[in-house]
Amino acid sequence: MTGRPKLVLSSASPRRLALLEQIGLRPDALLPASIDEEPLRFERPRALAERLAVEKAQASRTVGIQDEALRDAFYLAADTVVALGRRILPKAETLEDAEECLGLLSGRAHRVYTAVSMITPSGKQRSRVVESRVRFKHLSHREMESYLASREWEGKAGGYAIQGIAGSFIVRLVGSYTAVVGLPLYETHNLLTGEGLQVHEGWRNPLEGVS
Ligand SMILES: Cc1cn([C@H]2C[C@H](O)[C@@H](COP(=O)(O)OP(=O)(O)OP(=O)(O)O)O2)c(=O)[nH]c1=O
Repeated sequence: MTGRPKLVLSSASPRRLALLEQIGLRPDALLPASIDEEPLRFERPRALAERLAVEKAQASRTVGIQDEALRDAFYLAADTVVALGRRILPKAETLEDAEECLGLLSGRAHRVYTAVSMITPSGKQRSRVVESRVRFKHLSHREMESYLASREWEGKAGGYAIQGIAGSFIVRLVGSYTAVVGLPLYETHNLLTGEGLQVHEGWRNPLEGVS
């Protein structure tokens, strides 16, 4: 391998890209993986998140290594699953999905499992799963209607995005905020730098100096 190792983000999520860049890790390429995300029969939420993150990284690398420039890269993927006990909530695609999720989450605590999986240039795969516990306030009919109208739930696990309007629904969070948004930064940083990937030199946080 010559030069600085490259980093491929195996994701189409703009939130994952923004989180990675927030800590000075700028991917050299984005190579989202398209895999079947349907849970297996009786699959637990934590196991599902891990399996999907592992599969996304592998699928992305299978495509990436065909390109000379990305052959010796690190591949990084993640998956977020929202669960009530063993019940896995859908990634909301329709208004009905989102309505069902909000109804289930209102006034209750749930768990968010985000798995991050990395494959090193030599082909070693390492993964971590981060569990967070999130408590929602009780949502009135009006609040639900207005949130549904915002469409911020679209494509989000459990039908909400903590980084948006739904941030005001959260009574308590125990775990990792960045994991709930989609990429646990502590674990991601440790996985990558632990295998020798350097944080971008000369990188400056754009929020530096903003108080
Ligand atoms: C709970 C929650 C989820 N989400 C998002 C994170 C993920 O993008 C999405 C769950 O779907 P995922 O299947 O984890 O990811 P994705 O399909 O959006 O992106 P990719 O597989 O290409 O990486 O829900 C939020 O943005 N905020 C939240 O508060």
